[in-house]
Amino acid sequence: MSGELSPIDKAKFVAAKRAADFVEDGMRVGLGTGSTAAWLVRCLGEMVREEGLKFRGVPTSTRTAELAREVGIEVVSLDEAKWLDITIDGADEFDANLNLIKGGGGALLQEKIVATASDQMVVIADAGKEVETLGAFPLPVEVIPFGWQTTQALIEETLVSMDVLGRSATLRMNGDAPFVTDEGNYILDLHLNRIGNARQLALVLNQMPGVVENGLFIDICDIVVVGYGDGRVELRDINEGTVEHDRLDFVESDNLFTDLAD
Ligand SMILES: O=C(CO)[C@H](O)[C@H](O)COP(=O)(O)O
Repeated sequence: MSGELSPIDKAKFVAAKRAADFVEDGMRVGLGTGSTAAWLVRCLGEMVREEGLKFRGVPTSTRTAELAREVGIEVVSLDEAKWLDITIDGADEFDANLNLIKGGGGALLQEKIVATASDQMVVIADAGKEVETLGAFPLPVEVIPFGWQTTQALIEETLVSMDVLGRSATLRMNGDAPFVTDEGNYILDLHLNRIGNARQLALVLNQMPGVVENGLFIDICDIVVVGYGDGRVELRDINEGTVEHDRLDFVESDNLFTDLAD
């Protein structure tokens, strides 16, 4: 990486760095996917190498597994770990109830399985991810490739009776071919603009035969660590509201940050 980090990357970095402090010796930790989660994995790798932190990580994607191994984290499968103390992951949107849209990186299925198998889910996000109402970010829905166009039509038809503003579903592409998830499925991105009743939508989507899982995380997240470009971090707790304001002096003091920024 060269040059200065953008304010958004700094915000992601400080959120990740603060959240890394949640990890303690002996824990089983779900490791999220995406650029913010990648900062977390790097921070945890540094703690393993320099402070002797010992924990086992369960990655939510092949990308995260590769990075985790690269930085020295012991990687195990969810079935080996069985249950996790904590999962730390990014999000595409979060609201005041800490409900989320996830799946921008295409890993929503593993992310939801791993987060649900954890005592605690901590989300790390730059402040731009906070929304009053979920839905400006297209909602990812993982679908079985067999008959995906029929599933797409069924979803679009069903959206007519839902409390949403937009109603189109587009197939996520990777160049000229459909994007394929780690589990061999496709992603439909639902352009809803505003989701009036996220809980209901999540239930309705998951009842459709071709749908594997949707990117709405309802009542799963316990804490959001919000990062700002100037180094500030805030902790929002589902029960207690904002419980911490802090500022990380990352530019001068953080080796990881300066190493990566050089
Ligand atoms: O849900 C995700 C991947 O499936 C990511 O956590 C989400 O897309 C946020 O990504 P980033 O940290 O790169 O902004």
